[in-house]
Amino acid sequence: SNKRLTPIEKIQQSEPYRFFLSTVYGISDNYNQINAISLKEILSPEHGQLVRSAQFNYMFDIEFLREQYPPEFRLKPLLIVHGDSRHDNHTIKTQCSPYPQIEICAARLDIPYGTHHTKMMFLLYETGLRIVIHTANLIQQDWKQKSQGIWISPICPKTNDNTNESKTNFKKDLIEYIERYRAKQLQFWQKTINEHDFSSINVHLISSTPGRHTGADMNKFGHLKLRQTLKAYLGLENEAQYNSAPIIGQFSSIGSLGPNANNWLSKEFLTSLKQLHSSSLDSPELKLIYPTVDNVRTSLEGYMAGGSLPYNMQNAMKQGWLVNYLHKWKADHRQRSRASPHIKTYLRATNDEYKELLWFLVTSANLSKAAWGVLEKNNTQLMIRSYEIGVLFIPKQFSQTTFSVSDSSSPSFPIPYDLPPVKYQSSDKPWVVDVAYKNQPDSHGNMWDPS
Ligand SMILES: O=C(O)c1ccc(Nc2c(-c3ccccc3O)nc3cnccn23)cc1C(=O)O
Repeated sequence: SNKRLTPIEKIQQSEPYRFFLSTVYGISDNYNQINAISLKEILSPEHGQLVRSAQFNYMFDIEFLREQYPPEFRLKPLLIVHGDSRHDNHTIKTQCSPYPQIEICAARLDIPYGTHHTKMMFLLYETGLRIVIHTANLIQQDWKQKSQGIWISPICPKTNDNTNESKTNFKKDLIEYIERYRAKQLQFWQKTINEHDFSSINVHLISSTPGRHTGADMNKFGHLKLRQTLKAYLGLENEAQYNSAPIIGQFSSIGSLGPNANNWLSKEFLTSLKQLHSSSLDSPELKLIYPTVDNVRTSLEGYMAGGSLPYNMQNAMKQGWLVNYLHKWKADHRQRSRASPHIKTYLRATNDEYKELLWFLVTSANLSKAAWGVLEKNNTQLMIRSYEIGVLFIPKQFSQTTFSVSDSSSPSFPIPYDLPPVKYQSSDKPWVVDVAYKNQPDSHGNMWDPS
């Protein structure tokens, strides 16, 4: 149908998953309706009377951000939470100085090379509190022609019984995440979260905070939180049938993963992704989705899309072995094969048919040790450099045994890309940001010469 949906209709129709892709400028409007939403629609006055908000992110264009709020909400208190990294944030104070209602909180980054990657909104309405967890920077180019992932919570009503927890422990996990900033400006939000009823939340929180997490803290963050959550909540009948079920990782940057897969990727990290209730010895296939040079060249943005895919040559040249795991970005069923991915997702299918999923995660975390953590000191501590946050969908929390992907009876899960994934051809190369591409013009007729 050609009916344009209002923001409220989009959220109603997205139930029970509430998982969206950002709208894309330049594709047919029909593909910007169902399970697709813009920043302006997220901030629409339709959702209620905004009291105040907080925006956690990495990159900010404050003028752009203010324009996305309805005029009547631009004077409301706004807390900006950013990393104190040099990257693009030395201008935060300057950008915010004209607006006394904007407060700034610099997240402490005590471990070198860490970044404040977390992308999250707290929207406090007169009717309650909404949490949005997503993958887009607060700059115009991140919301125009890319594939971004967004989870929008219900508006959680105020309560004076602060035990209103969700069946996924979301409230406790979110408060524990916020506490790790040890920032005065976040105390109001810790208190506010506590005063709201989170019982309608059906996703698990998977976050990372910088630190060397040991003892009881080891399973609170990073890939060990994912491992523990999958072990505790997957609870499938006769799990053995899933031991070789394929796993997909999809991301927009890649860190230094070591001289071969056995260091971190297919040992430590894959062990967490493959976790079922009972541990299996099998090593399921891990398929990785990351754009090829041609994906970038032919994208709606052309080579410019590659500026947001900062996989550098220094790392790429050390891990040629990774190419065997790589698959192209392809999203024809969402008309987003040319909307360069900035979303990051991880999933496990039930088998090679990819008709059903065992779980699905959307997160800010790229494929890197900095984001997910690396075990140290004889596996007694998990060292994480960055702040990350994402939400994990587990079928049991939706009264299902698996998520159906194809349009079948139960509400099918809105996957962002085409399954099964398509392997790189021998002529395909992963996009590397600091290399020149001068022999083929992009969709705008331009070349890429970073020097
Ligand atoms: O999400 C993502 O894929 C992402 C990845 C990296 C990132 N930051 C960043 C960048 C960088 C960012 C943007 C354009 C060019 C760049 O070089 N370079 C470094 C170097 N060391 C640590 C972090 N770095 C930010 C984001 C993000 O969009 O939040």
